[in-house]
Amino acid sequence: MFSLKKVKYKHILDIDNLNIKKHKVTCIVGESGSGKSTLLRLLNKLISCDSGEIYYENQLLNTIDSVELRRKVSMLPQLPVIFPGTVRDNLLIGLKFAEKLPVGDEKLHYILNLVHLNKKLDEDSQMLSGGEKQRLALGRLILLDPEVFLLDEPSSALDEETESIIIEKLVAYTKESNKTLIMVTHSKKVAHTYSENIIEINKGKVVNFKEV
Ligand SMILES: Nc1ncnc2c1ncn2[C@@H]1O[C@H](COP(=O)(O)OP(=O)(O)OP(=O)(O)O)[C@@H](O)[C@H]1O
Repeated sequence: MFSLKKVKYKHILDIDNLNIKKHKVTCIVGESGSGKSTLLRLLNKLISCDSGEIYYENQLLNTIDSVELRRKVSMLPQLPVIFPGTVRDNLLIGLKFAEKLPVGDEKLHYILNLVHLNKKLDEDSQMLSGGEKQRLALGRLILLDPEVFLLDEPSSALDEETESIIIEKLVAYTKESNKTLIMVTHSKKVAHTYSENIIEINKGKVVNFKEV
């Protein structure tokens, strides 16, 4: 699905060869500052590599329109954005930006359940906790229905129990709906329990690629 060849980005990333598989759950692990978020940003074309090649489905990323790519490959940043308004507004705004039709409350309740967020659709989103805002932003992303999810520490603000529930639901959802999940995580437990492939990055280099 993604294939990287001799990719360099500033002094931050230097990846000789890396393949990320379609329809799999891949976790990216490594110390703080090792370049994990930078790798996700490259895959989402938020930044471009200085040299080397990145392919998505055998097509050079440089030749794919950024908006088109992000319809297929959507990223949840480490600090998700929450807009003023209700929980419903925040779920629907992604569809609006993507020029897709809005969905009804039934679908929105399904999404809230999927991200394990027990809140009313009319609730003010600014009153949510950090972990709840993170899940709301994840719900907004799921509604966009991309082929690939790039998640940067989606469970960093959650307690271990909630983290397990959400990641488990998310993995089940991606499997049922034939999606690809690429997730940065600090949690060794999450990586070993849920991923099929683990990419370990150290000082900008891939030091380990493990099929679990
Ligand atoms: N645009 C940039 N210009 C210069 N340095 C940058 C830029 N973006 C990131 N860095 C640096 O590159 C390194 C890798 O950053 P990155 O955010 O990818 O790490 P990370 O592995 O995701 O870390 P964490 O686990 O703490 O989120 C860090 O030292 C960071 O300060």
